[in-house]
This record gives sequence, C-alpha cells and structure tokens, in this order.
Amino acid sequence: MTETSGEDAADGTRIIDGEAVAADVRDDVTAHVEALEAAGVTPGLATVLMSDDPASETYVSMKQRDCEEVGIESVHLEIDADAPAEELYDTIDDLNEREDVHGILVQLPVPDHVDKRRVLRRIAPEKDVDGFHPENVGRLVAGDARFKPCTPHGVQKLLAAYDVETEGADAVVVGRSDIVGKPMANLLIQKGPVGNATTTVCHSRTEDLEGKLATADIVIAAVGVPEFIDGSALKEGATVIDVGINRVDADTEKGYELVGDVAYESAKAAAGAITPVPGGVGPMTRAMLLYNTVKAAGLQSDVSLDLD
Ligand SMILES: NC(=O)C1=CN([C@@H]2O[C@H](COP(=O)(O)OP(=O)(O)OC[C@H]3O[C@@H](n4cnc5c(N)ncnc54)[C@H](OP(=O)(O)O)[C@@H]3O)[C@@H](O)[C@H]2O)C=CC1
Ligand SMILES: Nc1nc(=O)c2c([nH]1)NC[C@@H]1CN(c3ccc(C(=O)N[C@@H](CCC(=O)O)C(=O)O)cc3)C=[N+]21
Repeated sequence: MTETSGEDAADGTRIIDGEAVAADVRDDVTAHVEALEAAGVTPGLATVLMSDDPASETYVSMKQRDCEEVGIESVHLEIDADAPAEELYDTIDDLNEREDVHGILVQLPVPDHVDKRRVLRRIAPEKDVDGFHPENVGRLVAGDARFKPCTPHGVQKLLAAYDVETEGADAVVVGRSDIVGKPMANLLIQKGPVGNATTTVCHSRTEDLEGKLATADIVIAAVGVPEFIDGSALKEGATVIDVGINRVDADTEKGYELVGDVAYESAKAAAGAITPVPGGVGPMTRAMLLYNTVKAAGLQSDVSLDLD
C-alpha cells in the first residue's frame, strides 16, 4: 500500500494523492487479471466514442493505455458524430454478443440526435462497467450494487485510503447528475464502510448553498463550473473532494489548463484534506473502470475473484 497519510508541510492540509491510490487499485486489478488468465480468460473492455470533443478523445485514449498496463485487452470503436443513431445501437448489439468483450463503455456525452437513455439501456447489464444501465442503478440504490459507477466508487476509495470518517459526518454533494452527483449521494447514505453519512444533495435550484457548505464535514464538488466553490465557503478542516475537470484557456503548450470546481489555493488553506486537479479524482475514475472490467470478466466466466 502506498503511503497516503502525508501532510503538506506548509499548513498541515493533507493532499489526497489520486495517482497513488489509483496505482494501488491498478496493482490489485493486475493480480485479478492474472487469476483470470490462469483460468484461461483474458478480460476485455470495449470503448465506443461518438464525438469530436477533444476532451473525450483524451479520456478514451487514456483508458486504452490503462488497460494495456494491467493486461486488459481493449477494443476501441469510433462512430462519426453525425452518423445515424442506429449505427451506435447496432455497434452496442455486436459488442453485447462478443465473448472477448466483458465490459462496454460508451463515452458520454453522445450527440444530441442520439437518445442517451436508449444507449444506456441497450448495453447488456452484465457488461455495463459504467454502472449506468437502469438495472445497475436500481441495484445500487437497493444497496446491492453490481458495478458501482466509477467516479463515486473512486471517491469512496480515496476517502477510505485517507481514513476520512464518513459515519455520522455531514456530507454535501454539489451536483445531481446521473453519472456523479446522484450515485455519489447514494453511496454516502448507504449502511456500511465509507457510508452512513448524513448527505445533502445540492444543485442549481438549491437555496442557501453557502449555509449548507459552511457546516459540511465533507464536500464533494461535481458542478462543472471552474472554481465554483471558494475556500471562504468551507468549514475549517473539511475534507474537499473536487470532481470537476474544466479546461480553461491558458498560455500553456496545450492552450488550456485543467481547473477543478473548487478554487484550490483558497480551499486548501481552509480544508483538512483536499484532492488536486489534475491528480485527484480523475485517475481514480479510470482505475475503477479497470476494476469493474475484471469484475465483469469474473462474473461472465464464473471465475471467483475477491472483489467488493
Ligand atoms: N473526475 C472525473 O473523473 C470526472 C469529472 N467530471 C467533471 O465533474 C463535473 C460535473 O460533471 P457532471 O456531473 O457530469 O455535470 P453535469 O453538468 O451533468 O451536472 C452538473 C450539476 O451541477 C449543478 N450545478 C450547476 N450550476 C450550479 C450552481 N450554480 N449551483 C449549484 N449547482 C449547480 C447542476 O444542477 P442542475 O441539475 O439543477 O442543472 C447539475 O446537477 C464536470 O466538471 C465534469 O467535467 C465528470 C465525470 C467524471
Ligand atoms: N461513459 C462515460 N463514463 C465516464 O466515466 C465518463 C464519461 N462517459 N464521460 C466523461 C466523464 C469524464 N471522465 C473522466 C475520466 C478520467 C479523467 C482523468 O483521468 N483526468 C486526469 C487528467 C486528464 C487530462 O490530462 O485531461 C486527472 O484528473 O488527473 C477525467 C475525466 C469520465 N467520464
């Protein structure tokens, strides 16, 4: 296990190192891949991209690289962003049938002319490594998750790695999306480890967000607005998990820099522990995708793996 309790020398705030915890998860996944290989199964992940968005392209290529590192076979399919929606549905049907593909991820967002809900329902639930199919959402809400959505699951792993007490804590989740905010809140309220938090979910219609943040022990920011939450809004010593990843124009080689939904410097001064962007939640999202893929391969091939 990587040493993850290190303090930032200047003010004692713990910087939550997502790269380090993700590397531990990948080690774990590698061991499971070896167990599957020993049983004659090579886990396979298919990623499908129907978008010209450069950020989506970056994420998908990072996911392929991650697969290679842990020994998961990756298949990548691209569909023109202006192709008929049927092309995506047909692609999913083909992947559902393929025995070498255990996990399927359709990168979101999909173009406006494609019905996102139909896409998510089309993926075979046992291959739905994002955990977005209604059957898997239902299982999660019922407390019997098969595939926990990667980002909230990754956040849980970070909280566990840094011994952040969630039981009885007041948690505020800012954002109610289907991929981050809602499943995050669902996990935090569940009985059991890294759960039992008293959780408030905030969104654009929330009144008195300031009042809610001011008393929060744990703040999860998933808003999509650069530096939306300032340090002055936080309770002293709070744990701050910044899910946001925003590309803002900057005079760098790439022409942009990545900024979270939290104003990092001011938040770091107030917080007891904080995730940076990049290097916080993002790497964990990718690591949990690998984890769900080996879990899917184990379930589909009846190889028993010790996974939660
Ligand atoms: N690190 C990672 O691995 C990942 C990072 N992300 C990043 O996380 C962020 C959130 O993503 P996602 O959940 O998909 O985004 P969405 O745009 O789907 O959801 C944003 C949420 O924030 C709420 N919101 C927007 N403005 C405000 C406001 N002024 N006050 C309070 N709430 C507000 C919205 O409210 P309403 O519902 O009322 O519109 C909505 O619920 C993005 O920066 C995204 O890039 C996303 C996925 C993974
Ligand atoms: N079906 C689907 N599943 C997803 O899980 C999904 C998706 N669609 N659409 C978009 C969001 C976003 N997302 C990220 C994953 C990794 C990083 C990541 O690795 N970030 C790095 C930096 C990346 C960079 O350099 O650009 C970091 O924060 O350190 C970021 C964001 C997954 N998402």
